Amino acid sequence: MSWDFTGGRGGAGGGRARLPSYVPPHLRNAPVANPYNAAYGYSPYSAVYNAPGYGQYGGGGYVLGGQQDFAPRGRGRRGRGGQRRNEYESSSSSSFADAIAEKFNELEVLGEEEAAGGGGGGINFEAYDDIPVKATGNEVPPPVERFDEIDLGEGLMQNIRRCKYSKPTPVQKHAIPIAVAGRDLMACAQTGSGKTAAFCFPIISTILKNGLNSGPGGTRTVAQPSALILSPTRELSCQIHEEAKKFAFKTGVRIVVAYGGASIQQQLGSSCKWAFCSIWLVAHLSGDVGLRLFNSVRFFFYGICCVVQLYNLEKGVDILVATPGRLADMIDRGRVSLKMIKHLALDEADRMLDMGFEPQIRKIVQQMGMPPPGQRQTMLFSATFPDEIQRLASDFLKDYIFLSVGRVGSSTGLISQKIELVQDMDKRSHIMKLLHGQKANGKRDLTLVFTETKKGADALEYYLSMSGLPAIAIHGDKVQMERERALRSFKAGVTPILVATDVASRGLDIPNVSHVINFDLPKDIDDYVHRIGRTGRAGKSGLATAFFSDQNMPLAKPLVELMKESNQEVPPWLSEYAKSSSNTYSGGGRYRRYGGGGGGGSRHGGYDDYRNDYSGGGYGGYGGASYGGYDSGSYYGDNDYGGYAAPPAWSGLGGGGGYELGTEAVVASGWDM
Ligand SMILES: Nc1ncnc2c1ncn2[C@@H]1O[C@H](COP(=O)(O)OP(=O)(O)OP(=O)(O)O)[C@@H](O)[C@H]1O
Repeated sequence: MSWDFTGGRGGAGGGRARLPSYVPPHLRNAPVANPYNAAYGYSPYSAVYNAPGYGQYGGGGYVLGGQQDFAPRGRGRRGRGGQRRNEYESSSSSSFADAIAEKFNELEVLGEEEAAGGGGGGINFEAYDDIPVKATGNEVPPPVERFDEIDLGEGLMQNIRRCKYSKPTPVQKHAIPIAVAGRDLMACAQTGSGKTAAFCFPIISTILKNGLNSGPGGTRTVAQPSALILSPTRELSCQIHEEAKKFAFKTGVRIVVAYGGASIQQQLGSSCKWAFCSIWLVAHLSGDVGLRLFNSVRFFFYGICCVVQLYNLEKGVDILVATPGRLADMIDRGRVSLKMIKHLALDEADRMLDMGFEPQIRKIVQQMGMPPPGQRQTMLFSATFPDEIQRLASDFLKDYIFLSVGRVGSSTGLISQKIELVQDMDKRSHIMKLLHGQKANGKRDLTLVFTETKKGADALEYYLSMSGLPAIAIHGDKVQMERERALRSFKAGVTPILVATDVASRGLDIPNVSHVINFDLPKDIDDYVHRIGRTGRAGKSGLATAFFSDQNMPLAKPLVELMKESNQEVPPWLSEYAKSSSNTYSGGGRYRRYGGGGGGGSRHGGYDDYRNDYSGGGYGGYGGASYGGYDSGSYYGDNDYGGYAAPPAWSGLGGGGGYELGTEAVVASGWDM
């Protein structure tokens, strides 16, 4: 069975105009310091790369025009790492760029036409056909094969057609009937497999059936949404908001987004107004006409934004999409009440419930007036769901169904994973080879590069930009406007390389990201799964390259397991590392706090309903439906779900810390790096 996207497949990249040379703002007046700056453009790349001057990037000692020394200092890690590199890397290094270029030629990349939905052909969803699906819980509603098998309402159905969703994805086939039946749900499905629609459709459909919250002329000083969708980042909240608006187009369902950056009171209230007023006054008094004009314009737009936000909230809201920090702030300030909530959805639920966000989520869900489980529907979605987080999440659910689509976080075969042994000091020269290698094939793909730290992201952006590669960075230290600008520029292909921290690792759905490079590997294998999931989305293929260095040893074993399960070729050196480091991985950085979850090995045998591990302790008679592949039609009725003993009280959670109420959830665990 193939899932047709109505979009056609034109020639890859064909017919697009060339991008103009890009010089990032901070470099615009800088002297041209190397040959790459002079000639940014797609076609000259290979020529530049092969030019004799390239040698200066080798060996990690890049010196730019005598002004800036990029050579890593004081690493002192050479001995062991160097030996390994010689042992394992020499054979692969020379052919590395070629291999990448070759891989890129194999990738199916959308051209403009197909992105716009024209032409014949379609995106290949067959890759999902044999994905194992498992649903456990009491009386699991059966899956559907088509959207019109469920009564979603005509308005929504029209919008589904408008979005050119011809068939539900596996997670949608199973999750939508469950959610429409009003059941609580914990769903784990691969990155890029359509989870957003899986929770949006049932919410919109039920709201349409039960009547809108916001009738014409209805005004409130306190917004009382009937559905709340929480996500960890501003970008993801905005994306969900945009998607949900498409699904609710012309249905009358009102959807509002609230995310951090500044508190609503700051935006609407006196403090900020006074700040702007004083700037305005100073500008006027100083007699600077330019500054006066600039501030007047800013003041005007600021005022408009305030009015729009106030109007949006007070006009009535059916669905509120929010980041937790901002939402808590709005509730505290009496702008929003949760007492009418009928549906609660947590996207990236495992992230939302790990130690970074959990206290805040718990406060919102349990202490701020929201109806308790049983009186509201709760849906948790993610591509990864460690046992310990499942256990924690079960507090928010009642008689829920656990749905697991696919064995691991990434879709088998869609994302081609390459792991290269690269020591820290060589990473820059390697990434240059990679990027030049992929440019040489002439495709206009977007590349997302992950670094561990914000400083690292800035430094790499600078290095790449100075080397003539159009890069822009996004991380938690950037103000919202900069973050939005970076994303826009990346999506539009103006800056086809985005250097990011984990702030961009989850949920973001950016078409045409063909390559994800883990310049620094994350500490947690789940983060790796989410990061590489920015490519290979919605049935398209993608490439994920990771630089593995000595300090990533603890990740070797889970990485090997993940790769094996995804039918990826595991480099022999990595298998050896995995053997020698088999006892070092205890479930990744963040989750270690929760007791390790039984070690890395078990976590990537696919996420299973943690309730099934309760062989004793009063948890009996709990069965489930198991599907050998979503298309197999082998649906088994569910057994009785009885005698489930509540898990032991969760004691491993501390304060988490690092919050900044009213701005954004700033997380101590490295999320907003
Ligand atoms: N039934 C469908 N038919 C065609 N395209 C779809 C369908 N469902 C979703 N999509 C598209 O697939 C892409 C990925 O969807 P979405 O962002 O919801 O994935 P996700 O599972 O939430 O990913 P992640 O785990 O990274 O958050 C989106 O561009 C979306 O428009």
